[in-house]
Amino acid sequence: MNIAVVGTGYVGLVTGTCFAETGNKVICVDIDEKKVERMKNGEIPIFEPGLDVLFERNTRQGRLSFTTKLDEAIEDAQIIFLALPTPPGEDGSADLSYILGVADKLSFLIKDYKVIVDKSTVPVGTSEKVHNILAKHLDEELFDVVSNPEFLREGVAVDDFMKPDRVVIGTSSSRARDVMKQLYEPFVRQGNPILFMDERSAEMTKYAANSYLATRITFMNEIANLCEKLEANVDMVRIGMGSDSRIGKRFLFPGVGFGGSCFPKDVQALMRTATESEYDFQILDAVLKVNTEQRRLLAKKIKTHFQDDLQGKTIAIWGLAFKPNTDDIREAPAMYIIDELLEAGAKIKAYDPEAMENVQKIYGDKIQFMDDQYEALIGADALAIVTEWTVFRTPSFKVMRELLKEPLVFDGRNLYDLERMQEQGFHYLSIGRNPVSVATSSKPA
Ligand SMILES: NC(=O)c1ccc[n+]([C@@H]2O[C@H](COP(=O)([O-])OP(=O)(O)OC[C@H]3O[C@@H](n4cnc5c(N)ncnc54)[C@H](O)[C@@H]3O)[C@@H](O)[C@H]2O)c1
Ligand SMILES: O=c1ccn([C@@H]2O[C@H](COP(=O)(O)OP(=O)(O)O[C@H]3O[C@H](CO)[C@@H](O)[C@H](O)[C@H]3O)[C@@H](O)[C@H]2O)c(=O)[nH]1
Repeated sequence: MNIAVVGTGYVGLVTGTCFAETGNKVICVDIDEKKVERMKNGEIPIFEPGLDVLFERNTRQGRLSFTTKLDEAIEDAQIIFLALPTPPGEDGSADLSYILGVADKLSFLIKDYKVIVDKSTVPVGTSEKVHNILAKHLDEELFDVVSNPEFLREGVAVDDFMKPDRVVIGTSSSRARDVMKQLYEPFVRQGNPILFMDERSAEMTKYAANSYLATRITFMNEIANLCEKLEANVDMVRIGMGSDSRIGKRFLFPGVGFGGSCFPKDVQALMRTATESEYDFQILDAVLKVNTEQRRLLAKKIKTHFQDDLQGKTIAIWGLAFKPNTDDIREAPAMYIIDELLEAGAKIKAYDPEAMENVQKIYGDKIQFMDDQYEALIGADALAIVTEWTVFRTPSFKVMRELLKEPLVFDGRNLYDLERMQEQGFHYLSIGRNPVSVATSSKPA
């Protein structure tokens, strides 16, 4: 099939590349000229594991190409995917201006039947809005609008896209349904379903899934906070709970609060939708409040340890991206922690395997960026671990002890075993577990 993908961000580029990989001819279009130029030159503008191999193969074999021209991209396309931003507006509702703006342009460009697919996360009722804009200048026989929300996670986006747990297709048109079924069949060979439903339910499914996952994490963060007070170990509790097949083991990890470009914005947007429908969605209100506090937790622990006096103190930070295996720093907890520490007078030496360039664009020389995780520890008063990159999981504790002024670690991701940290002579504070406290004189050789 011939496909156009409008918007080449984390979703659009992965979507376009994966559709090309299954044999379709894909043209990706973006208004960002520099980005398009880079992609034309074979450069991938984001860090997403596994994307490079597919990108290289499909561009080389002519199934994947890039342009800034919407008319050129859609001319021969049977399907047009909208993978455009839907950022939060001032009141928290999803800003639909990108989607509706492109729909308006399409209404002047479409000449033969096309399926317009909304891949962005959009509030219930958006497909009707898109339909109405298109219908202003187009015969209704010439298009169908489909809601096809995307559930990929950054860092494992290619795998999630190629082997989805399910594909959700919202459409009331049998013609569009057949086109979408044909397109997605290669992706659901392992028996996972394509779920057909109406457009509104498809739009709601996306917000319900993200808001539920954000709630689940928040619930665990509160359990962890209570564990700390009760001297219980949240890791044990998590495994004990997760072994119940009704609960399941995944997505129960407490930490520094959820971040990223989706959960915070989508929970807000669903709340806004609820308010507009005169429904008071109380759980989500609590989720956002708890998450705001949880994001501060590590900074609060650090401040408490130093009796609120961080003047002249240097804190090393391991991990800046909102999660491992991405360079994305949108709503990353590390930014909130760094802001609070800077405000309290601390100096920051930061290291992240992929996200430093993006963070530097925001902070400039307000913080120091180090080439190596150990370099960040030289002369630091403490280490704070914010993102659970694999490379931080089995460090040399000996080198860490030697480089830090004191063997003091604040771990927002519970990477290390408590007994191990005790043996290694660290003062170690993590999430939902007892603090490990060791007199510095008992440091192992
Ligand atoms: N990032 C994720 O993990 C993820 C997963 C599922 C769903 N979503 C949803 O998908 C949508 C896109 O998210 P993203 O993270 O890929 O966004 P992004 O910001 O990474 O990318 C959006 C792209 O659209 C381009 N763009 C903006 N206006 C345009 C226009 N008029 N014409 C062509 N291109 C234009 C931008 O230049 C940018 O490259 C959002 O609704 C998001 O909520 C995101
Ligand atoms: O047990 C967990 C799992 C995740 N997180 C945090 O939750 C946030 C989101 O993580 P994750 O869901 O892995 O990343 P995203 O790429 O934001 O993916 C979410 O948001 C996407 C955009 O809508 C959806 O497509 C995905 O299905 C949904 O998982 C991050 O800050 C994680 O650190 C935790 O704190 N504990």
